[in-house]
Amino acid sequence: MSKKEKVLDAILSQGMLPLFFYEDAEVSLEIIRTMYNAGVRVIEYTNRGIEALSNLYSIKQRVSVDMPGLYLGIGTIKTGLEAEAFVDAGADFIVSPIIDSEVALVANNYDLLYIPGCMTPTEIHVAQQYNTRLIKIFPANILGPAFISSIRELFPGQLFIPTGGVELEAANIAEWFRAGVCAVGMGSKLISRNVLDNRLYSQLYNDTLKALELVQLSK
Ligand SMILES: O=C[C@H](O)COP(=O)(O)O
Repeated sequence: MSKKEKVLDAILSQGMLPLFFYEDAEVSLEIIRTMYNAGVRVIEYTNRGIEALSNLYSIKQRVSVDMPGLYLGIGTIKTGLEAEAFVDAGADFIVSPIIDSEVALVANNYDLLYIPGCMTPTEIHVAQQYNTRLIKIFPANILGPAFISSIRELFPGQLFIPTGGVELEAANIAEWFRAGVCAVGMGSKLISRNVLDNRLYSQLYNDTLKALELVQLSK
């Protein structure tokens, strides 16, 4: 199985993709370790600050030693140059808030999973031209689960992961899965600024267990 397939499998079986960025690399590593200890095996670190590239590089070195079986991707990638830099730094997969042909090309060259962001049926159609297996529906809370129910018959077999505003709540997660998604992206509702700034690792551990459980119940 290629790495691309293994990452996709990991996201599908986990049913949720945690995502975050934090300026401090050591805190970022501890956040990742906390989620790993709760059972998470695939995480998206986001390109939301100037430290993102060096952080990803140093975190990846430690993950390779301390956290076997963890896939660490990079999100908020909008250009081919960014994609190249983060793949060089060790990113296992690439996520975008948009669909970009240069990013798709880089992912293809390295045979890595690319998860582009789409908000309209036309964008989904464009993403499919790049053989995209999994599409991020973004911003998910603006579109809502009804968007997925309305368009999924137009794109048979296409996998969707709504991201943006997904709540750590049984009803919200269940509604997304009922609409037909295969996983949900979870950022600030799981890894809040408060958790990051105040190093609330045990809260994050418990919330991660809760998120994993809610997703399994909803699948
Ligand atoms: O692309 C990622 C989203 O901005 C995450 O949104 P969220 O923090 O509401 O989960």
